[in-house]
Amino acid sequence: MPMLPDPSIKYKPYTPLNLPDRQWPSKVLTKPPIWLSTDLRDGNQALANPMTIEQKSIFFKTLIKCGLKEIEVAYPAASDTDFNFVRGLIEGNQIPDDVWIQVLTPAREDLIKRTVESLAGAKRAIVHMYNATCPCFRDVVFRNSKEETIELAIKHTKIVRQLTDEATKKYGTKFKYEYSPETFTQTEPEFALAVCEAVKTAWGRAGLGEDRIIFNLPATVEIAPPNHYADQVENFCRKISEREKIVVSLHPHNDRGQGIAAAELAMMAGADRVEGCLFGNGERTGNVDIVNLALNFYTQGVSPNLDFSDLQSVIDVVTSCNDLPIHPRHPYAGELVFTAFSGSHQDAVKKGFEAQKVRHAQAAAKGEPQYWDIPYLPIDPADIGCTYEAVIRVNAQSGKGGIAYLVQQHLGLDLPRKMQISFYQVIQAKADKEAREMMVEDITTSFRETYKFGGSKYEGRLVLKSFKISAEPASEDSSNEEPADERRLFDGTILVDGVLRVIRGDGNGPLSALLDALSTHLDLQFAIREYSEHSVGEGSNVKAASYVELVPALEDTKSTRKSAESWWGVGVDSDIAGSGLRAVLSAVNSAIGERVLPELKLNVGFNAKSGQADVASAIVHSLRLELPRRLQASFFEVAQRAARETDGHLSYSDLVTLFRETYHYELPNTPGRVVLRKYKMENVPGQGDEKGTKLKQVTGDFIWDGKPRQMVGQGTGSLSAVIAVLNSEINGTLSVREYAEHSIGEGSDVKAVSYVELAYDVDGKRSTAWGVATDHDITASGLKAAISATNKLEVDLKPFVDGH
Ligand SMILES: CC(=O)SCCNC(=O)CCNC(=O)[C@H](O)C(C)(C)COP(=O)(O)OP(=O)(O)OC[C@H]1O[C@@H](n2cnc3c(N)ncnc32)[C@H](O)[C@@H]1OP(=O)(O)O
Ligand SMILES: CC(C)C(=O)C(=O)O
Repeated sequence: MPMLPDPSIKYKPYTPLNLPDRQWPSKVLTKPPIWLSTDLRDGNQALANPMTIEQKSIFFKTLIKCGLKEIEVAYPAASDTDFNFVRGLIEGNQIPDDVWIQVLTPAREDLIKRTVESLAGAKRAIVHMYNATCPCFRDVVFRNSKEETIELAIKHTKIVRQLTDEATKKYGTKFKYEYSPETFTQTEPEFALAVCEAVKTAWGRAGLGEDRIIFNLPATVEIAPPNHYADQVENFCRKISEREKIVVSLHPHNDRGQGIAAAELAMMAGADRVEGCLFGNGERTGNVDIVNLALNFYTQGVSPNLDFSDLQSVIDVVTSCNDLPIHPRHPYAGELVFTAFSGSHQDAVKKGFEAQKVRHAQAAAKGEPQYWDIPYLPIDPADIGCTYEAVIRVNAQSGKGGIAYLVQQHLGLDLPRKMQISFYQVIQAKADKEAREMMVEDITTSFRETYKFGGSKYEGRLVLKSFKISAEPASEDSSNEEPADERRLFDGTILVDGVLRVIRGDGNGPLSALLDALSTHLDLQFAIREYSEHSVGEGSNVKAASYVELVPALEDTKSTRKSAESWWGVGVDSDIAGSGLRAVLSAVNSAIGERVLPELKLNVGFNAKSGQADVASAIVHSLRLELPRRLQASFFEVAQRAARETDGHLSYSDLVTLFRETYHYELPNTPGRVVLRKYKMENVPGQGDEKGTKLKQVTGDFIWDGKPRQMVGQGTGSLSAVIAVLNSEINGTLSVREYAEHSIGEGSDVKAVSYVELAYDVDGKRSTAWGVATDHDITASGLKAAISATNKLEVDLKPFVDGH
């Protein structure tokens, strides 16, 4: 059947109440109403499968936990389940002393008796009786006149009074009486008043405080806009006699979808109490939603006296007991209500959080309240136990702000604006292509993949393994009065397509020194257009995050700056230089794509093309030894000499063999004149140098020129203690010029490598030598390296005297 072109031939409009001096429109709600949950009665009667006693019990406990003090628990005359549930609550002593249970009964003597019977032994109870008062029901359902309708209400109110008086005598129960002229909103206002006046008189004991009689004014079916309900309620409140002895209660339904508005306006009109259900369950479109109303108060800064700080567990109980879902857009409770998909909303939310952080810090410093004021978010999700995770969700309608927000929340990175735009394009393209929502994991994974960020799984073609930044004074310019800036030298080991390479460069800062190294060794020419950094974390865990925008380095710096092409990179490191260097390599990885990079070709000797770094690269790649810079220089000379002796050519494997032989590195069966077989290192009690450094004592089992010998020495560290031992038994003096160490391998295979350069002074002459050694124990690797250097120096051992 089509909809009617003229619905007025079928539907009559409501009859407005003439209340020109209405006061409610300018009232403001400043205190919550008395709440009554009718989930277990009106909500329950609307379910296809009414709740079992077990479900009602769980629900009841949840209502108590939320802070409800008045709970309509049943229609006891309707079924054994309802009757027995009430009995169970009372007999099981499950009703807290400050909670009133309420039960509903029609105006029928037999059913009232059964209802009051169900309450035997209760401490506090509200008996709620209803009968229909509106014309349609009077005429059609009851076929009663107005007078008969009033008589019905009076007669049965008196029955309630008599039965409850008897129960009070017998059990000491404190009773309240609630009367509902059903459907109040469709009843003539003057007639509703007349019925209630008659009921008040019949009840005969309306008083103050807890003795107030409750007149519940149901909008059994919502038939008019909410202002009409408010007018009706204000009219009732003004005209009912002894207003102070009455609790005016609201019972809105939601047929026109305005139950919340109706309740709020009617509260402004003077009502004291609201009956409703959690999340708006109830007949047809439901009863008014108590959670919604309560949280509306909360967001106005008014405590609702109900606690929904763990809203999800309330949702879980209610949805399982009612066997009904909650709509994803349901106010406060729907799973999408704190979610922004669209770009401009996300941008505003992100900026809102940032601004609020600053505002709150300022307010806290001044001891002022920290107000919530975030665009599009009327309530802090955390207050009702929700996390912010769902606040921003990303699809093809989303913008950079939301994506950046998620990166910030989940990776702790505060991307610079231009990088946000750049990464947004990555996500936008993916969302569009896959036509689906981008989950947080999609975004963080794409971020890691795009910027080669976050561990070995996401490594790019270039990976920083280790580096050293050193300072070198710039050449003095005597014509310039300004002090010359220091230059920075970058010395690092990077993995290039799986091959460890040593690269080095210089510049006026660590990043430009790295760019210089990339240009020299890998023929990659880039310049930095934008750089920024911030800290991540706090205290001893604080790290630096750096962001770099690279552009191709062109001859002309103006064109470089204007380049349309650019690549962003990010790096995080506990060292700020390290984070910047990682950010540069992150951007370089994006820039090079699949471009072929120059391989390491060794060319040592005459017309040598390979420099120190290339030789060091061969060593780091084959032996994983990251030689200190001066050892690189020293070994380079060794290699050059060797190449000259072999017609100017040295193969890769020759070079590695040469290194092993030069430093006796991991060559078995090549003991020198001094061998340290075993040692014991101890702190010397009470001994220290003038700086308070604790002294160490080493006791070593040596093979000294072929003979076993135990020797003891002390020093401020293990190395100096061994040098002290050696110095006591040689002519001349050994001293440590340089010491370096690093680890190789991973997990349980990890070993320490030590590099020691010793100087030997004897007879006014000085010679130097490097020793290199590994061990699972870092002290042992240092000592072995020192002994290896000692043997290379051919020190003059004092002759061995037995018993010495
Ligand atoms: C708006 C509301 O939500 S009101 C509450 C509605 N809730 C329920 O009805 C749930 C529980 N109800 C029940 O289990 C049953 O209806 C019972 C046990 C109360 C009564 O069952 P029955 O005796 O079989 O009557 P039935 O369900 O047909 O109710 C209709 C009768 O009650 C009368 N009636 C309806 N409401 C009331 C009332 N408030 N007071 C007195 N009589 C009433 C009707 O006029 C009708 O009477 P009739 O049989 O003389 O014509
Ligand atoms: C019994 C009354 C209050 C009722 O449930 C209604 O009118 O909706």
